[in-house]
Amino acid sequence: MSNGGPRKPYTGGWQHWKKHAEKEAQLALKWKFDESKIEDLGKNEFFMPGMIDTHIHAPQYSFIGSGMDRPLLQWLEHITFPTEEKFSDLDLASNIYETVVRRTLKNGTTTACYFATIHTDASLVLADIADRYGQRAFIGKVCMDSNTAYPEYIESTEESIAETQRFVEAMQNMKYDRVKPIITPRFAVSCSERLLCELGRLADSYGLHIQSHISESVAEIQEVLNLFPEYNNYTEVYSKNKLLTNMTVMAHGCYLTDEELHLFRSNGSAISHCPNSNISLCSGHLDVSNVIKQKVKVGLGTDIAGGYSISMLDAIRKAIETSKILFMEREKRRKESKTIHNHLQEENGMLPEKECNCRIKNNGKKVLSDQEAFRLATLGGSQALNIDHITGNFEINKEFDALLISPEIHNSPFDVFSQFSKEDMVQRFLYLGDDRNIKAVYVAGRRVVPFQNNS
Ligand SMILES: O=c1[nH]c(=O)c2nc[nH]c2[nH]1
Ligand SMILES: [Zn+2]
Repeated sequence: MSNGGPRKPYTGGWQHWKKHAEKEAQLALKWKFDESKIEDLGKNEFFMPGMIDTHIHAPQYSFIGSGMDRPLLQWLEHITFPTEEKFSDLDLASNIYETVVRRTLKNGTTTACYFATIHTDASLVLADIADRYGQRAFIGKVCMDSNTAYPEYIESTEESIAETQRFVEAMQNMKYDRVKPIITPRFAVSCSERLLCELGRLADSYGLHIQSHISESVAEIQEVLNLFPEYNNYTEVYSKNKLLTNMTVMAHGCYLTDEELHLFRSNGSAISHCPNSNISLCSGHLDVSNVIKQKVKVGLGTDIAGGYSISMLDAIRKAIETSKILFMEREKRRKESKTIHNHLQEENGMLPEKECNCRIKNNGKKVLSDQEAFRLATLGGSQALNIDHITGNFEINKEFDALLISPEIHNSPFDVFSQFSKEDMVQRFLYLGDDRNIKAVYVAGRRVVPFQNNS
């Protein structure tokens, strides 16, 4: 693997060196690479698959870490829509989009699934920047033909359809290798039935990916049920309009019923779990263990700027913490119900607890493990975006999307002790590491961080 820098001296003994050199020569012959391009990893350094952010709003990076004191619908009305409206200005868009692509790459996001804004040309600018920096990306020109909360930020139905088509065709003409368009109805609250239906048709006829939001907050669900009374639930609003396919990723899904999850599974659609955003906007919690149990595809998302951290390491940590909170709540309810049951049993001679159905069971659900959270941020994300035949891990024949992690880099945010195993090293990076430990980032074998101009 070449880093472009000088090869470091091999520090083992002569016999070791000889064996090492022979092995390298064999590998170079077998895989047809130039031996002079090999670089040895430093002490305790390792490669991990690149991380996949399955849900991020690029324009919202401009107000990241602010306005976290409002619930979703108010936050959209007062902060998000007025900010996104300004992205008709291509200079502003270009500036913010370049910053967000650089920042995500530096933090190890090799693939990002972006929402842009309703502005076609600015969305094309984002695509161009992602391509220029070598990030693998899906770019969504946002569609919304209904916005009573902030009427200045809206398109007509016809405009939204025509502009989406223009966006898709312009992207296809660019023939980017790894940057693709994605059909993006913002959410059912901001789309008419006709728009949803036409977007479903467009996705179908062009064979495109689809992204949106679903069941994020209670107030949002109520609004959707009011707007679409003829549908049985939120999921049906998308599925009956051909927007729930095996190329669909829906953000959040905190309140999806098992019946709705079943529809996700049978359609091969995915959920982007965005725990930071769910907590920051007080939206709710996704029971990710249940989603996995129901065999629905799931990846992780930062959901900038509902979520305040650009780092997928934060998404990993928050996913584990959310799962622990849900576990503790279930345990608490189980213990409370047990106490109530025992009390009632004493008073009324009820059935023994084991034979009674009134106990809230833990359903055998466990806390999300570190390994599983790591998988969600990498392979899970690639499955959610239906690109797991291309990326997500280091299987042969996939493209090399990778992070070179250096636990002992100068200024590392954590310490390494001599007794650490390789697994300890990975775990410390997941819990304590940050972009300082990400020494290099590769997408499809090309080194994209450090940036070309060394900045
Ligand atoms: O977290 C969210 N961010 C958004 O921008 C948005 N729009 C609709 N629903 C949304 N949820
Ligand atoms: Zn979102």
